[in-house]
Amino acid sequence: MKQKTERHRREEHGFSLPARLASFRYAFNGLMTMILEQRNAQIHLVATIAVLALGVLTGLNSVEWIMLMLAITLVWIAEALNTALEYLADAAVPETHKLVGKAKDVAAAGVLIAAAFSLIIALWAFWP
Ligand SMILES: Nc1ncnc2c1ncn2[C@@H]1O[C@H](COP(=O)(O)OP(=O)(O)OP(=O)(O)O)[C@@H](O)[C@H]1O
Repeated sequence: MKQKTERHRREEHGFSLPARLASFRYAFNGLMTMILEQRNAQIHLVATIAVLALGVLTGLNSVEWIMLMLAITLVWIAEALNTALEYLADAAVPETHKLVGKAKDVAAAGVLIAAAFSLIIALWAFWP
């Protein structure tokens, strides 16, 4: 019992490699959930692969690669937060609620902003 208490204390207050590895696994599970369940994430995945392939084929320079990677990362972060908010909202308020609708729309706006930025960066990077 004492040992269990000590383990919990370490996991809460100190560094624990198994706990850190478990956190990575949870995050990876979240990524897989998003890709398997969200149509928008599937579109992002296809777009990401297409853009990376085009980047390799056209031979982008370092600055173009960095900007492109930044844009891709922003879209994935925005989509992950949007998806998390949708799951939480649906769990907390299963029925229709005006504020839930607003919250989902604002979260979706975050994805839209990131996607618009990505489009601008892609046009800039791939423009002949
Ligand atoms: N519980 C709710 N109450 C009020 N309005 C809602 C609710 N759920 C969704 N809506 C409205 O419907 C819109 C679409 O919601 P939904 O959860 O289907 O998001 P989506 O991004 O279109 O779906 P998906 O992520 O599955 O493609 C929301 O942006 C919001 O305006």
